[in-house]
Amino acid sequence: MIEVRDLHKAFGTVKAVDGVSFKARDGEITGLLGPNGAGKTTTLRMLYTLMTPDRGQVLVDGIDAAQDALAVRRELGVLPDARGLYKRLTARENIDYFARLHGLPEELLDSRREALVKALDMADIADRRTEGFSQGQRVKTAIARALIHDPRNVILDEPTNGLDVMATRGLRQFMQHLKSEGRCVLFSSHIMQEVGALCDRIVVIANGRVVADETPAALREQTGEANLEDAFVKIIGSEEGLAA
Ligand SMILES: Nc1ncnc2c1ncn2[C@@H]1O[C@H](COP(=O)(O)OP(=O)(O)OP(=O)(O)O)[C@@H](O)[C@H]1O
Repeated sequence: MIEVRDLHKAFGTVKAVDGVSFKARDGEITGLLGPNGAGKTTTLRMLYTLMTPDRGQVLVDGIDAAQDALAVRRELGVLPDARGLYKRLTARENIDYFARLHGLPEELLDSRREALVKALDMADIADRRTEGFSQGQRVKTAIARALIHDPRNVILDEPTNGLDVMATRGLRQFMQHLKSEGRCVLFSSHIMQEVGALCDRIVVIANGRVVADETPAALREQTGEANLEDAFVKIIGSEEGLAA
């Protein structure tokens, strides 16, 4: 479970995150939805301890990120906005390198890695150097790498960005699989259709603030709009920066 309490982060005069609070629960997919520049990436970066908040608290499985960032990182699997693979290493070697950084026992490595290679349908690319990988191949490798230490909480920053229809479908199924294993899955997106189809709960962010935190059905009901896209536009007050 991930809990965020009253997070703030400013860059000069830009209030990127301006009092964000929400919970992402185990066994659920929570979507952070907002237009371009809403503060999604900045919020996620504070969650996975890459950035220190000006104010506010991040709790992962009850551990305070400000008190014990290392313990929080152990509980998290993160697909960051910059996917950053080692291009001279193969996909398998990239995964193994992270496993060793996490101190995963060698006897567990093979079975854990191969389970991810299978679940992400990446057997055909696993022994290729990642240099020259397509966007979808890069995302798969980065996700496998992020999950090798079997974290209970998974954070994905715009995971389907740049993926084609088939790769997007595969990734959505994989996220459902993570949920069925009881994990807490939190991802950001500005694609309404995606969030509506996948999420148990939607946290809508605009101008660094949470403007809605509901189930998709409740959002439709609250706004009186049958269509989720219309509901979002009503909540945010503008269509700018949202993709259908
Ligand atoms: N390192 C930084 N320095 C200065 N401004 C920043 C920095 N990071 C983010 N910002 C600003 O903070 C605001 C929120 O940005 P953020 O990247 O969190 O938005 P986002 O919701 O992830 O947007 P997108 O969907 O476009 O990725 C924006 O106005 C952005 O320009």
